[in-house]
Amino acid sequence: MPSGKICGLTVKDVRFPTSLEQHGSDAMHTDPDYSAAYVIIETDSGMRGFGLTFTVGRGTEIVVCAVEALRPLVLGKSLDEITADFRSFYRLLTSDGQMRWVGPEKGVIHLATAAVLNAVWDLWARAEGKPVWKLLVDMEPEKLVSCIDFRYISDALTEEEALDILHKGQEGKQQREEDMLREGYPAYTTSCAWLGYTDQQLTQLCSKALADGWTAFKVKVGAELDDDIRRCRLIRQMIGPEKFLMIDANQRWDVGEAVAWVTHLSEFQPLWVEEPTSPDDILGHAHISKALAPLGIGVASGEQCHNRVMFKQFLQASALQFVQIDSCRVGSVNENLAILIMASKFNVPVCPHAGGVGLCELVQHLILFDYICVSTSLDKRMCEYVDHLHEHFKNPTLIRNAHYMPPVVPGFSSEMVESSVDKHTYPHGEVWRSMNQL
Ligand SMILES: C[C@H](O)[C@@H](O)[C@@H](O)[C@H](O)C(=O)O
Ligand SMILES: [Mg+2]
Repeated sequence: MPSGKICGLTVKDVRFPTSLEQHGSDAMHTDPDYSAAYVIIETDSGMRGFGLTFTVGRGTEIVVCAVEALRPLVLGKSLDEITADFRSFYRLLTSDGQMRWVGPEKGVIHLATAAVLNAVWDLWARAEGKPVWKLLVDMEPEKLVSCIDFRYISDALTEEEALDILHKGQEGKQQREEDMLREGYPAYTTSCAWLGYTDQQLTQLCSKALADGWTAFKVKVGAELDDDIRRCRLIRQMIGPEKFLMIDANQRWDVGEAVAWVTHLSEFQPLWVEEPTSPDDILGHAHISKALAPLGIGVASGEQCHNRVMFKQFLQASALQFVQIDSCRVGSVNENLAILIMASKFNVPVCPHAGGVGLCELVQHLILFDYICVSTSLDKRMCEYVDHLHEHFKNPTLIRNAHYMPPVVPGFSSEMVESSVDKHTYPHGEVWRSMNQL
């Protein structure tokens, strides 16, 4: 079907009161209401694309404003025009002469870019009748590279190098695609050990997760050392010495404090410590990485890493050992392609971030593509999974034996259930109206 011109873009402020039960809580976000700026684009030929960016509670209204500000750049464009030269469209959104001052390519405006571009990728995949991961897998390396803006990264990754990596990734891809369709992509769970959960909840959720076949578990840390020791001990005792345990401090510490704190927790043998300090402190992460290497603990980061430029520097500085891409923080598939290919060049495994609403749905497409066409390896690789709010998506993730099973429905798995959106729209949706009356 001809896709037509984009003639409408609506954005909704959708919030879920997850803080009531402490789902998603960590050392810095103690009361997160998982939320999304949810974008629907429409074409004059009657097609629709759905995109979102993840955010938390009150911040959502600012992201919604930023999406509105991008609307004039999108209206009137046709999908064919955009995809014929996606790099230029990406630049149009990120380099607008009056808008870039509020970024560039960082913070709220970049979250808005992510939401809009995610909707465009959803539209493209629907027009092609494929899920996004398959659209990418079937795409020629030249076409993939034409979606990437190499400005600011060509000193670390040239277009030719990217092409070369992608060409190498074509070899054996058929087999890897079959492997994924059969086995799925390995996942780990964060849902057992949010910071606000009691020890009793931890125990219950962990034993259920073990029974369901999970083999890797992330624990929130960073508020009180004694609590961390007790909680890590509890989980390590339950999962035994072989399974993976990861710890996540959500930026709570200074650099020196991070090294000291994690040293205290090293007896529990975490595979990585995530976001030990400010997400902007590349050299700080490099220092922590170096200090923790002898303990066999890696550093992971990325969920609040602004853009490909910062990922470049993290990689150049050997500042992290696990790259955590996020489907909604940077400029959608376009910028994540750049990050995946850079990670491959620097030989650092990608273990995506997915702790939020919709993040699992979207990022599974990217990591499937990474395995099939870029990294070609599962070594030290797994994708985060959180077991919250999937019921609000038309095509929720499918987990089988702790693996993400590849989505089959065309698009980015980003479309939400209409009644869920209505109920959770802030502040007039039923859920919020009834809470405000309490
Ligand atoms: C506020 C959120 O739940 C975060 O705690 C979450 O994204 C987390 O950092 C994660 O790694 O999943
Ligand atoms: Mg995290």
